Formats: sequence, structure tokens, C-alpha cells
Amino acid sequence: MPRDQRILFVHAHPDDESIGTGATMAKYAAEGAHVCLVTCTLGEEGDVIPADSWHLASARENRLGPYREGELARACAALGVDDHRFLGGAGRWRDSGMMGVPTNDNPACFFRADLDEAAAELVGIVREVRPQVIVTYDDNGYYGHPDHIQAHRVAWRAFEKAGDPSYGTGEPWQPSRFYVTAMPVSELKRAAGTGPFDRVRSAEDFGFGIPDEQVTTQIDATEHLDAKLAALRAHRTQLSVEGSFFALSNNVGQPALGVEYYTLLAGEPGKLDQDGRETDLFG
Ligand SMILES: CC(=O)N[C@H]1[C@@H](O[C@@H]2[C@H](O)[C@H](O)[C@@H](O)[C@H](O)[C@H]2O)O[C@H](CO)[C@@H](O)[C@@H]1O
Ligand SMILES: [Zn+2]
Repeated sequence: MPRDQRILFVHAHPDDESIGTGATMAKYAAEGAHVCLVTCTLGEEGDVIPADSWHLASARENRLGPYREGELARACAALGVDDHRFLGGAGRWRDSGMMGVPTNDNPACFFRADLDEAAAELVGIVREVRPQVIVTYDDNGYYGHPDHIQAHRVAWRAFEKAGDPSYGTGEPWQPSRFYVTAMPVSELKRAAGTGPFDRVRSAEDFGFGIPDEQVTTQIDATEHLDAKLAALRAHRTQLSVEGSFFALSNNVGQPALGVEYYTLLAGEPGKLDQDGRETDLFG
């Protein structure tokens, strides 16, 4: 694939890129596309799994953000991604914490960011990178995390404005496709009750997932699953990995899938396979 194929992934925290789109990113990077990752926070409010790193947590030394920057650099290296930026620069907006916790009220947190200010930063990156495709979360942030919801809002606003010659500075550029990450319930039904970590009893217990018919696109990047697993392992403060399963600090196991799923929110659908789904984010 020639390098003139360019794709921009917008994620909320270090680790989301590997969890939700790691195999896809590794696939397109390996095929020669320009893969740009924008991460909106440093993940400063995350739990810390390994006891030897508990001291980093926000309530202790508050040094988790810089540590996760290093985890993210190692994850990007594992995925073959060489263009990574923090939105507005490292630390511009702080991790908001899970929905409803007091850190949501921190004026410096991403959930409290001025939408136009954050979108202007992302438009600057869009006009520089000139991606044909933007990928982020749906309007629920995939599972309801405030930073994920805000990442969707900012990315959608940037998608709407980047091609507008009356908006901001720099040469306008209109990406042609906007995708959101998805997980079909059928995959969750297969995953429930399996793996080496704590097991959920039903697909609903995962707390995310959409009806299969809302999934428009599936990217088979199975040959890059090892790269995804290496990237997941790089996020050692946030994730445990055993075989082809991983768990967040809640120790609920999920399979690390080589096939990753998306819904096309804007743009013309590309070629469809026999199941009626796209198999390439570039059409
Ligand atoms: C995958 C993801 O978005 N992780 C976020 C999330 O982390 C969760 C949080 O620490 C929660 O308290 C735990 O129970 C859960 O297991 C974690 O996945 O929220 C963090 C705080 O905003 C964020 O740093 C982390 O990247
Ligand atoms: Zn996240």
C-alpha cells in the first residue's frame, strides 16, 4: 500500500489504542500507510496493577502520567507506529477519571475541555497529516468513560471543520471517512465465561457491545495479533496479559482479537464482503 494512504486514530488514554485498534494499526503500518495516533490525556488517574508501581498513582506520587507516556511509546514501537502526538501537547488535558468521580470536576480535565479549543488542536493535526480516514469511539465513548465521550465529540467536530476554508488557519483538508470502534454482541457471547481471568457470565456483563447489524466494517489483522499482544503487555500498569487474553485492573478477562470491528459514521461505504461488511477502512 503506498504511503499516500493516511489514517488518524483518536484515543483518550494510553492503552486504548492497543486495546481497541492495535491490530488494525499494526496492519496498516506494516502495509506502508501513514498511521498517526493522537492520545488526548496521559491517563494520570488510572488504577495501577503491579504493586511495585503503586507509588506512581495520582493519590500517592502522582507520576503515573509520565510513566504511561513511556508505556505508550513502547506500545507504538510494538505496533510499528512512528507518528504519535498528545492532543495539545503532553499533559494539556488531564485524565478525567471514570464517570461520576470527583476528578470529573477538575477544570484541567479533558471532560471539561472547551470543545472548540480541543477541536482546533485536532484540526491542526488533520490539516498537517491529511488523513483520508479518522477513527475514534462512538458517542457513548464505547463504554461510557467521560474522556472517551469527549474524544468522540472533539474528533467529530474536527471532522466537520477541517475542510472548511473559513475555519482556522492552514490549508483545509476534508477526511473522507469517519469510523467508530465497535464490538458485536456475537463476539462477546463467544467470549463470556472463557479465559484465564475472572469470567463474566453473559455478554451484557462486559458493559459494552452493539448489535451485530450495526457493525459495518471488520478488519482482519489476525497476522498482527502478536504485535497487538506485545503492545498490550507494554501497558503493564493498566493491563494483565495471559496468552491471548487481557484484563484491566478489574481483572475481568477479554480476548485480544485479531479481527477488529468498526461502524462507518460518515463517508461512502467501500467494497462489501459476502457478509455485507467492509473489510478495508480505506474503502
Ligand atoms: C481502557 C480504559 O479506558 N482505561 C481507563 C479507565 O481505567 C479503568 C479505571 O481505572 C477503573 O477504575 C477500573 O475499575 C477499570 O478496571 C480500569 O480499566 O479509567 C482510568 C481513569 O480515567 C484511565 O486512566 C484508564 O486509561
Ligand atoms: Zn480509555
